[in-house]
Amino acid sequence: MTPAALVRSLLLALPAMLVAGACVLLDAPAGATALVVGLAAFAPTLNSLTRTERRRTAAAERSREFAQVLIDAIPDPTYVKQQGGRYVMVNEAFARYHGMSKADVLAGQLVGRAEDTANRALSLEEDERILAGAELRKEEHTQRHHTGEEVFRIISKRRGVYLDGKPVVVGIDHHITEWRVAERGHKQALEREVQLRLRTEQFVQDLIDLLPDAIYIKDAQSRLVMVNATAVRLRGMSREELIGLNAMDLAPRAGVGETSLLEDQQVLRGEEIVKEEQSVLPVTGEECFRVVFKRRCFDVDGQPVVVSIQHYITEWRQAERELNRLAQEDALTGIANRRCFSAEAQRAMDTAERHGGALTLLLVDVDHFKRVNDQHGHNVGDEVLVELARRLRAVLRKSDLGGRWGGEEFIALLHGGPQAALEFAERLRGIVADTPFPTATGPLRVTLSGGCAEYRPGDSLSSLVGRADEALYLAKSEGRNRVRAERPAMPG
Ligand SMILES: Nc1nc2c(ncn2[C@@H]2O[C@H](COP(=O)(O)OP(=O)(O)OP(=O)(O)O)[C@@H](O)[C@H]2O)c(=O)[nH]1
Repeated sequence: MTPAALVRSLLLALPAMLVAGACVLLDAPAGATALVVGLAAFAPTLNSLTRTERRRTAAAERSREFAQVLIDAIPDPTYVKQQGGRYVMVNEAFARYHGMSKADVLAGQLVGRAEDTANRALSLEEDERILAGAELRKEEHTQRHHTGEEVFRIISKRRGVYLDGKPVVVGIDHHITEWRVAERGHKQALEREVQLRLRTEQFVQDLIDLLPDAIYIKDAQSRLVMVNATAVRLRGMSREELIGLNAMDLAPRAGVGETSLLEDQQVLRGEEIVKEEQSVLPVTGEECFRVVFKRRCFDVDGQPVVVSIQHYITEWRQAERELNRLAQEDALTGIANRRCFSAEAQRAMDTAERHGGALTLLLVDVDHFKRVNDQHGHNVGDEVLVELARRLRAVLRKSDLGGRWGGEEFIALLHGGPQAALEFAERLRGIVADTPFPTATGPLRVTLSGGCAEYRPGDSLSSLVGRADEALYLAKSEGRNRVRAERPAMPG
């Protein structure tokens, strides 16, 4: 109530009170007379006061209406509360939010709602602080009482002075539910993306860990970003130690890192590299062979990476090498077999044909070898052949070829003419005849016979061997344990 309204009420009430008092003291007709007289005396003054007051009341009402229009224009729930928590003005957004009419809120129905009781004490406490001059701004995450709907809002409260001049709490609940929900949606989407990325990376890691080849994945600066279990095992370093290293750090020797870096640049430009390498295993230092495939791929971020797959073929290459060795060596003695000797002898003869140079073929045969087998057994015969091959190899020069021609026959292709070959053959004969062969049944005396034939342009290996064989037959027929040269060619 405004002060003017209060004065007006008092003035109006005063005569009536006087009359009423008089009526108590006097009898009724006298009281009525007194009331009429009193009213008549006050009438002009009352009229003037009532007009002024009516104008003021109308102005105050317009102010209130204007204030209401203003706060209704605010899209967030807005309210004005008196001390004690009674709402004296609320806007449409406020009423709508609470699901009741403005009139019901102002009539106190919101305050009386059961579900509000819990917050009421806190709210009143806040209001007291606001009325004492404090300001409040806080974010709240609650549920809307009548719908259960999730709500995020920033609550602002500050002290104001109401139209009647009394301090009030003015509050605006700024609703940010959509932002917060969208923000949470973004966070969840981001989290899902992070999870998906982690799972994808883990899947790729699991997949490459299954492969027996070593796999290295490098970024555009040739730094390792992923390695598989095989690479970790072969390098003898942990995954963590390997990640971040570049080609130079991993290079086993000078020059290798630079080549690898250049290749990576080629690959990043889109080229593919497939090559075979002979290297050493980083951990054991063993010789290894591998086929290296390098190709550009794109990682989960779309960035280009170099994928290097190292397929180890060491066992194959070793088996191949072994097969070659077996194909060339005589299985018993380890010396070149007939096929290998023939191929190399043919090459040497071709060279002699083109560039000249003397070559002499020597064929040697163990004397009475059948007797060795018969008297001491086949194994001892084998021991003799192995020892003979060893002695032959020991006297051969590097440039000469030696091999097993078959059975107990050995062959050599020597650089030089027949005289030199005879000297060589004689030396070999002596080495064999003078030193008994150690065997399982004890030392054994062995002799051999030999025949030499000099290479002539146009000779085939078989023609050359044929002439040497004739000389060998001569040596045998002359009593064995000797070497003979072919008969000189007939002039003409
Ligand atoms: N232990 C063994 N014996 C072999 C091998 N190859 C061939 N022989 C034997 O060598 C013997 C060759 O005998 P012969 O051709 O009659 O010649 P030889 O007894 O040496 O007599 P001459 O050559 O005339 O001095 C045979 O008994 C073959 O079985 C082999 O790899 N190991």
